[in-house]
Amino acid sequence: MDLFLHYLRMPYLLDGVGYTLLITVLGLLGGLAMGVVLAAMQLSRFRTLAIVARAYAIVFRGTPLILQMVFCYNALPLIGIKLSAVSAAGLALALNEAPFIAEILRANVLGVERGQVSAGQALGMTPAAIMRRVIAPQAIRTMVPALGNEAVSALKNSSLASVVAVQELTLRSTQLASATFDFFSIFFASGLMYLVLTGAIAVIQIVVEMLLDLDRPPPREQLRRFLRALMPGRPEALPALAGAGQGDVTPSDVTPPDVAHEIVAETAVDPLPPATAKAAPRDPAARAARLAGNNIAVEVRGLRKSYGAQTVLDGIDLTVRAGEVVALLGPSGSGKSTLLRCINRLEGWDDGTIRVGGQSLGTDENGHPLSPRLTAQMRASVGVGMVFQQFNLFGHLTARENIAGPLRWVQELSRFDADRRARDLLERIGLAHRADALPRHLSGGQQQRVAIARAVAPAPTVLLLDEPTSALDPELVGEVLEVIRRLAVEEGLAMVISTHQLRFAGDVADRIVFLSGGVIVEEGPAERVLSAPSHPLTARFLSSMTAE
Ligand SMILES: Nc1ncnc2c1ncn2[C@@H]1O[C@H](COP(=O)(O)OP(=O)(O)OP(=O)(O)O)[C@@H](O)[C@H]1O
Repeated sequence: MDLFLHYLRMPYLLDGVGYTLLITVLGLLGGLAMGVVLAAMQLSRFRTLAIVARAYAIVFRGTPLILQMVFCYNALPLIGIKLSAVSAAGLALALNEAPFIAEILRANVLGVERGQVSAGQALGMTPAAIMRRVIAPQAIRTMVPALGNEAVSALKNSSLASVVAVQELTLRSTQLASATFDFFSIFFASGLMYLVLTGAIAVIQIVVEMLLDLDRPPPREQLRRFLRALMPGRPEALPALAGAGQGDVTPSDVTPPDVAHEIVAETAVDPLPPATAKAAPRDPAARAARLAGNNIAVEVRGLRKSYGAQTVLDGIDLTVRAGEVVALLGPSGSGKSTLLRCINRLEGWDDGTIRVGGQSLGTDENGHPLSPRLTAQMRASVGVGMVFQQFNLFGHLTARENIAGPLRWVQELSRFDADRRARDLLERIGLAHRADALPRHLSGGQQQRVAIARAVAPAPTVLLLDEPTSALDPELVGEVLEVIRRLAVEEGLAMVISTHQLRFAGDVADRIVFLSGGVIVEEGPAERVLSAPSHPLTARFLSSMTAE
């Protein structure tokens, strides 16, 4: 025992720990830097870059680290690069770690819901802003456990540096054991040193995970969870809810906090505040005459789009004037969503033109395609907003930040002004008390109300809504439709809304456009199309919808 304690304190071995740590840190930092570059190359639009990155991964994942260390130390001098043993080992470890870290980064970037990327694009965010504000913050949270594993593996792999005579812990332990023949005490001591180092990595990982936890509880609760995480075998006591950061959650003895949040959110009654002014009774004829004099907000001419051999839109012509509400009706697969995505340039198309606010989104005046960054800026300056079927709120941001964030990043409002606008909108949609709730703690109806508020926050002139209620339980549909009416219809936005809500369409739409098989088979004033459709396909669709 005395010998074991003696070796634990021995400066010769402790110096070895220093070298082990140095090589590990060099390998991890270098691997992280190269991994970011490799992941970016693999995710890039340029195929050649992706192929180069893939080839790198094949070579460096497919050959033993020990050979790479020997190569860096012995072969690089032949081309004039002479490195010390520590630098050569650090470089080899970095080269070896890079493709593994790149895969972790890539997988976690791709793991962020694509819908959130579409929402960011629709809000006018550039690809860099989407990466920085939406993808990276979520990907970093999910990649911490895998990076922790990688750090432990790099630490253990650093022992291979002994092959180029780096005086790290394993080499010094074997040297000492060969000299003293006290194998047991020495290897036991060095094994314990490795355990302390890997334990430190595990502790760092737990702390980082806790710091990045979006549902971060108060400090005392955090300490409880931290201690519990260190003792994985212990039966879990349910953590207390008090002060968990969600004031309107009822504490429960039996329900874990996350689940409790969701249950409460789903069952919470959040009535909309009373409407400020009663909408004037509609006079369709007078309104149609007034709208006819307005500028054209959206103009689609001869739009054709295919996915492979399937033609999805086949010669669409559509004009929407400022302030006009157009409802797109049609059976599933008729091309409604694709049309809306094309109008907002979230999709390209094969033939035809689309102008929004007189501008062709995504192309310059000569018809040449613009970069994604310039397209995003154009989208923001034209003023076109979009609401999606699946809400697509940014999962790591609160309801308030979902609205205020894009106002700061795209419209460049000050934090104060953006927050004020967000709070005002949340008030109007009856969710002021849920301003600090994350999307996953809101019901579907509440999420969609926030998504609508986010889309109208920058005061767009055109709003596109892609089946905004079809992912909702029936009892939540009414409140969302009411929010659309108050925030968009009564504000006089030009709107194209794809919906299956016939009564709502009849209520708010000036015109109904019926699509089938990628073709507009009928369009006309809402009242006329709904009460006396002229095309048999429209009639059949309407009667099937009414029967439901
Ligand atoms: N990314 C894609 N790749 C291949 N095919 C697609 C893609 N997106 C849509 N489609 C196809 O295009 C057709 C039109 O789809 P779209 O979503 O526009 O219809 P929709 O009228 O909005 O339907 P729904 O009411 O069910 O949402 C469908 O047949 C669909 O399978």
